[in-house]
Amino acid sequence: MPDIADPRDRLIVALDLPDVAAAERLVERLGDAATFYKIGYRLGYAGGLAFAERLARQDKKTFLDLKLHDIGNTVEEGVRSASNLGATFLTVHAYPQTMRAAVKGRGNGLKILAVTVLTSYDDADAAEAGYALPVTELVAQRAEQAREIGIDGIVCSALEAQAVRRVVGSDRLIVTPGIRPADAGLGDQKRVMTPAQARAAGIDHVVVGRPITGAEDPRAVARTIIAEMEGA
Ligand SMILES: O=c1ccn([C@@H]2O[C@H](COP(=O)(O)O)[C@@H](O)[C@H]2O)c(=O)[nH]1
Repeated sequence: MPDIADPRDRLIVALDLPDVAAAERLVERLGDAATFYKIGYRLGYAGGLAFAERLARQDKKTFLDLKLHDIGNTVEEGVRSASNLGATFLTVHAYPQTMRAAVKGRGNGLKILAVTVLTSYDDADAAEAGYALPVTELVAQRAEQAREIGIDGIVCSALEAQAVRRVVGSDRLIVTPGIRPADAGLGDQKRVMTPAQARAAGIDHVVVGRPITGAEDPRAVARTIIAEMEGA
């Protein structure tokens, strides 16, 4: 497992906010409590990529959660472009052709994470989408393929972290959304764990959005999540 010297780096705050002004306000309120930010579709399509570049220049770590999936050439060139944005992580969906293309296109130290099965999916959702395997098996199969292809890390639920670690070994990252403090609502997440449970299961980073973005005191929530993981 890669060494993470600063415990704050374990928490990735999902900036799922409507515009850059709102994201700037949250980053300001979090101050030094947070070091790592994720930009996904909502903010990304509202000026968030330029904002991510700015954050990177301010020594914040950034995670572009673009979940790329397209024909190989498009993914490869898209990853090549994204490699110039100063980000630490970029996601692609864990389809072998897509992952191979992403590995070809990555540069400038950008790490590619493969999204195995979305944490809002349970077995019934996977079956509805046409998959014959239960989620745990699908995650393990995709993690194995990601390892063989040379992907840098796996996105899965913390519920699968121990099984994924057995598949990918110690030098690949495990990054887990679907994290909820014990008193937080699940929203649309179905495969969830608390920060302490996730850390005990051997994850490298947790991704937390609404429990922080919707909090009256986001800084206090971020600090509590980090402390909870430290104590696990
Ligand atoms: O499997 C996945 C992959 C990505 N996500 C993203 O993480 C955050 C989670 O936000 P919460 O508000 O804490 O639920 C969000 O940006 C998702 O797009 C995920 O949840 N599951």
